[in-house]
Amino acid sequence: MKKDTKFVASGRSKEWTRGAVNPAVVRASTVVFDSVSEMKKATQQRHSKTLFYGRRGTSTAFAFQDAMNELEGGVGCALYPSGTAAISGSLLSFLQAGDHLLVVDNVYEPTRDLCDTLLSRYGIETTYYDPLIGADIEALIQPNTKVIYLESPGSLTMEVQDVPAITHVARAHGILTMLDNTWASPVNLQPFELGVDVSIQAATKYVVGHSDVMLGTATTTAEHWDQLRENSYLLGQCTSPDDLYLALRGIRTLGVRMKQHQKNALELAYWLAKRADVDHVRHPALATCPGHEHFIRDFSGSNGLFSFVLKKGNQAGINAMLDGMEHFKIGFSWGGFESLILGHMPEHIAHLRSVTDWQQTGPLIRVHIGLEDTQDLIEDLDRGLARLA
Ligand SMILES: Cc1ncc(COP(=O)(O)O)c(CNNC(=O)CNC(=O)c2ccccc2[N+](=O)[O-])c1O
Repeated sequence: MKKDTKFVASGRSKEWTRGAVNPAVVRASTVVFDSVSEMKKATQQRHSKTLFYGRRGTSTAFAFQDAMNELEGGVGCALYPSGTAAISGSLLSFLQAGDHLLVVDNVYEPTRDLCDTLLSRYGIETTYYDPLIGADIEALIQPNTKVIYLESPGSLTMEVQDVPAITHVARAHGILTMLDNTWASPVNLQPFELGVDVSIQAATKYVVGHSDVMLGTATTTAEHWDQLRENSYLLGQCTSPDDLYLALRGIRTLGVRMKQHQKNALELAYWLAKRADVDHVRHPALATCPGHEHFIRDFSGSNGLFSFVLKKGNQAGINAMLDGMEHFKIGFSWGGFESLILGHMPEHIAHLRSVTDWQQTGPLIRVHIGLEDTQDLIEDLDRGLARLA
C-alpha cells in the first residue's frame, strides 16, 4: 500500500469502526464482564487490544495505535498525554540507576531539562554529543551506555543527523536508539528502515495538525514492545479517546497538509535566502542547513518548520518584529495549520547547548509556515524584517 493510501486506510478495521468510516469514541474507566471466566480471559489478553480497563485503552486507542504502527512501520505504539511524556516515558522504560545516556546537543530544551534534573536525580548520567558527530559517536560510548537519543532535525537550530551511522554503531554495541521523529512526522522518514529502535512523535504537532490536542506516541519493534508497553503502563498516563479520535482525523489529511506546508515553506525559505539581511537559512532542504546531505539521503520531504539567522539585530528589534506580525503568531509548538514565529538572540541559543558552540552572531528566527497564502506571509515577514532593522 502506498503512503497516501495509508493515510486514508490505516486504523479503520471494522473491529474499531463497527461499519462506520471512522472509529467510535469509546470512553471508559470500568469495563464490566458477564462472568469470572470472561474477566480472566480479558486479563490474560489485556496487553493486546482487548477491552480490559480504561488505562489500557479502548477501541478508539486501538484504532489510533494501528494507524501509527502502519504509518511508521512499528509493531507496537505506546500513547502518552504529550510529546514530552512520550520522551520521558520512553527513556524511563529503558534506563535505570547507573546507566549512561547519550543525547544530541541541539535537543528540545524540555528534553534537556528532563535529563539534567529528573534522570540525573535517579542516577542516570547524560552526555551530550555534536548533532553532526555521526559514527564518531563511538568514542563517547561507555561500558554503561544503554541509550542513544536523537532528534533530527533539531527543532530550533535544525541540524540533520546521520541517523543510520549512529544506529549502526549503537547496534554494534547493543545500545538502544530513540529518535524524536516529530519533524518528519510519519510522512517523511521511516525510522525503523534507518535502524532506530524507538520512534517518538509529539503527535501534538503535525499528526493532530490543528493545534487543539496534546498527544505523544512511541512506536517500536517486536524486540522492545513488551518493555516499552509495560513500563509506560506503570507510569499510569492515559490519553483521551476524544483526543485520539481527533488525532486519527488528523492522519486522514496528514499527507495533503504536509505537501502544502512543504510547498509554502520552501517558497518562503528561498525568498529569505536571497535577502541581504539574512545570514543563512536553516531549512534541511537547503544546502545552507547543517546536515543537508543527510536530509537528501534519508527524508522523502520536508514540512513547515525551519529557522533562519539574521546578520544583525537585538532583542528590541526582535520584539518589534514579532509584536507587529499580522499572520505569523507568537507561540510555542508548531505543526498546526497556522503560521508561527519565535525569535532568539544568539546567547539564548548558546545557553541551550553544552558541548557545541553556537557561533552565530545574529538573531535566530524560527518560523512555522502554515497553510496561508504565501504572498500574504511574504508581505507580513517583509514588513516584520523592516521593523527589526
Ligand atoms: C521536537 C519536539 N519534540 C517534543 C516536543 C514536546 O511535545 P509536546 O509539546 O506535545 O510535549 C516538542 C514541542 N515543541 N515545542 C516547541 O518547539 C515550542 N516550545 C518550546 O520551544 C519550549 C522551549 C523551552 C521551554 C518550553 C517550551 N515549550 O514548548 O513549552 C518538540 O518540538
